[in-house]
Amino acid sequence: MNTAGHGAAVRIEACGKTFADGTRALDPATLDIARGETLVLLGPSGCGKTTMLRIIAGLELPDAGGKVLFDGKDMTSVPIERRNVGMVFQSYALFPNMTVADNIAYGLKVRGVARSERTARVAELVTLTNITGLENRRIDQLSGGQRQRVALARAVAIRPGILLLDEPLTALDAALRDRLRSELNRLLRALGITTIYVTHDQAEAMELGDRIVVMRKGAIAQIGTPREVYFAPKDRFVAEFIGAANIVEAPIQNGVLLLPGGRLPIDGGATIANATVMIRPETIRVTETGAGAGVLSGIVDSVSFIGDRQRIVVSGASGKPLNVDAPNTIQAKAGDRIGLSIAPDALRVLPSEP
Ligand SMILES: Nc1ncnc2c1ncn2[C@@H]1O[C@H](COP(=O)(O)OP(=O)(O)OP(=O)(O)O)[C@@H](O)[C@H]1O
Repeated sequence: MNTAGHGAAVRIEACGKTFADGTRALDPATLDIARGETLVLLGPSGCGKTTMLRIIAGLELPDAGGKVLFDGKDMTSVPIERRNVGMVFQSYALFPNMTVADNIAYGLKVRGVARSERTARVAELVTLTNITGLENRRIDQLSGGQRQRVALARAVAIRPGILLLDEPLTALDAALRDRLRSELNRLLRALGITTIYVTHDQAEAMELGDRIVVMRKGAIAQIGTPREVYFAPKDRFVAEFIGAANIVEAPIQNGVLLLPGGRLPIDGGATIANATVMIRPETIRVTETGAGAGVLSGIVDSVSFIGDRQRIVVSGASGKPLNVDAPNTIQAKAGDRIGLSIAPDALRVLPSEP
């Protein structure tokens, strides 16, 4: 089966959603998703991710004025069964009494695909999703991870132009979730289907997304590659939602950030009376104290060993405790005075918020 690169391009145009009870789930949003791209909708519970996905699927109509286009064609009032989309939800929605093979082949059978081709496609998908040997088991004889693999195989069996995934890994335990996440990544790349993936888990979003749409309260807060939203968040909400962030407030004078523990050169020569600056914990380096300009001095509050690194909390450096992720080889203990250096481009000025 030629599975490579047959996705559709998706455009949602001014799609908002107000439910019958008056709940505004989504502000009008416009978004383009390229053919073959994996776009992740990321945000806290209730921010409108699922609503956006359901509008793309055809399970929900956008408010008047909104449009959904697949490859330029207006699909807004086309029902889900004629949109050629594959869907996988958090709960599996498989047929519990049918075998794995019959579940995977279900959509093909409904579409009248001949038995020999069904068998061939099931065989291929079973290999691709790592469930070889389970073909004749019933769904209720499978583990959660195996069920989710079957759900994926079933969703892509019909060769959809668009794959819609709503928190497909959330119900699984942490170790399995990590493993399936990498498998899913490989599978999505191999299939080349346009994929829209809903999650509230930033690690999942980072690993799987070509681009991430960060959502907040029914609105798009930022769209960008994982690197862009991580290193150049548009505002404090995005900075804190994507990974750990130190947010410090301090004046910048002629391109130097003035902190209680020292002065740090910062990219851009601006002067800002009260700047909000983001610093990722892993961009802070522990150095000798008093090593000169560009070094902050502080006192170690606590050290937590995390295995591959350690989290050192330092007070006195920035006006509030600073989280530092340091290599696990560095010796530091509570009460020690330490120096911290931060590269100018690791200090990120965020817009001030009221
Ligand atoms: N049928 C409905 N009627 C009224 N309000 C709804 C309906 N469906 C969703 N909502 C509300 O719309 C908002 C957005 O819901 P949505 O399910 O899109 O959020 P989400 O980001 O997917 O959240 P979660 O991660 O919790 O699933 C929420 O406030 C929700 O309560």
